[in-house]
Amino acid sequence: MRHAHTAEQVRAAEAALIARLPEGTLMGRAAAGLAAVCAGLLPRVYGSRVLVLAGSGDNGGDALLAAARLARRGARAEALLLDPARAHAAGLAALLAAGGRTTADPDAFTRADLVLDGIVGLGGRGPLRPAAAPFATLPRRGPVVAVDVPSGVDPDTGEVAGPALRADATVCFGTHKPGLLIDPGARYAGTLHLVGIGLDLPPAPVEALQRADAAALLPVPGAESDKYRRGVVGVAAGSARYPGAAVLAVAGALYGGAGAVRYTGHAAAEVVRRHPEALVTEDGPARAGRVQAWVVGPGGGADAERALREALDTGVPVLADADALTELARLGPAATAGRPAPVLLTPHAGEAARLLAGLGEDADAEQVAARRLWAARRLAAGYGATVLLKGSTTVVADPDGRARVNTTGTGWLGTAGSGDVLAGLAGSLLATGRTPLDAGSAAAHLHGLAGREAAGRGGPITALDVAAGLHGAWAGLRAPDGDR
Ligand SMILES: NC(=O)C1=CN([C@@H]2O[C@H](COP(=O)(O)OP(=O)(O)OC[C@H]3O[C@@H](n4cnc5c(N)ncnc54)[C@H](O)[C@@H]3O)[C@@H](O)[C@H]2O)[C@@H](O)CC1
Ligand SMILES: [K+]
Repeated sequence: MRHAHTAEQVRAAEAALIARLPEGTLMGRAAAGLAAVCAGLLPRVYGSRVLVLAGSGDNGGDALLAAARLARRGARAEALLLDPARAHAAGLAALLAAGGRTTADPDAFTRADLVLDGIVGLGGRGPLRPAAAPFATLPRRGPVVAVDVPSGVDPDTGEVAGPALRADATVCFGTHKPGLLIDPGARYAGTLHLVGIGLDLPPAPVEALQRADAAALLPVPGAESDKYRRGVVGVAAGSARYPGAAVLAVAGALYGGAGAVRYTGHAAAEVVRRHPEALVTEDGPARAGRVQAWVVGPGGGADAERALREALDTGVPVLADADALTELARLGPAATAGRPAPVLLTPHAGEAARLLAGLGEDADAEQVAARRLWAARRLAAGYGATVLLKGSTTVVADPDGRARVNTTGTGWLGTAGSGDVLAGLAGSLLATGRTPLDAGSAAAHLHGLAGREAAGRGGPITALDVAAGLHGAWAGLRAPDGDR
């Protein structure tokens, strides 16, 4: 599991540790790790031009100390101090002692073989200040390495409020920060390197499943299993007007680990033609027979209102997507909050904006995309439901505030019907008894892998390609390391 902690949590852990260690120990560890990553990025350290953009805090201090280490190995290190009077004294002294120097020439940025962004880290708030902002757009020759966080990216949320420094690599200390994993911030971070500094941290509020974590969440039938014990997932989707969404949601559901898929709706004929293994009725969730979870909404059109109402009236977990979310936005949070069985909502940014309006929050789709973690958490708390917010970074948030971020996605998944497959897949995992957080995050992980697999080296894919890739993605996750 990749763990991400907030600036406040890191500071608390740091304070506890600093009290026990000689002064400068933690920064020394951070700088050593940082310098090692930089050395690895340079063809050779000796003779390379290294520029430090140094702000006034400890982030600048880390960068200056790392540059001092590189200078001792023969790098030509320079520091551009953004606020010379407040520069980190010990860091600057170390750099000068190692033969480095200061510069006020902004062209040093473009000449450098490697730039260390030590402008701001955990103490950064808001966009880069005017003295630093021009570096966001200047041409560069070598890699930019962000110290702890790319400056201008909010470490706790990934929000980017203005100019920010795009990094090729980020070296973070002690733990990941949510802003490194969540777009738009994640797009500024480049490759992530974690340097351990010995912090004793509380449980992480934000996590990202890694391969082994996702594999461990996949249900595997035991010797005693039969289709009912593996779980039956109900899918109320599609309509006479949108039969395709039903076909795609059922396709996803068939690959989610449930033993059987029960379909209800007005696209039964199309569903059976495409998926003869599905059990079909036209009667709606109330009379469709026993299931362990319901998926409602994809392509549901006018049927979605009744399907949502009937599904919520059952005692099993419900996943609401697409038209069911539009309906839920109209009904407001009273429809889900306090329901004894869990609810998983799977909006894209536009649907999330509508659901937020139901909570009295005014944010359009673009604002939701810019503030994903906030939007997912606000919806989860407001609707008393787990919320899987789809997009360039998919975020799954529980009402208790915990969140998971999916890192397997690809832009090629932004294709019509891909969300229907995801809804069926996540609903199927819910039917196997996974919690909504586990079902949602495992589904997003698999869906991303299937999308990548289908896209190959890059090229358009269809939702059916994604569904077809799920078997391979699942098998690949379960294969011992190295099989793929
Ligand atoms: N907390 C920890 O456990 C550790 C922290 N370390 C380093 O310390 C950093 C945090 O240091 P600080 O708390 O001194 O804070 P920062 O160095 O992140 O920022 C401090 C200063 O930057 C200014 N600032 C804030 N927002 C700005 C903006 N948008 N543009 C320009 N300037 C801005 C503020 O005036 C503030 O004084 C971490 O990111 C990390 O690099 C490491 O040395 C190791 C351990
Ligand atoms: K930084």
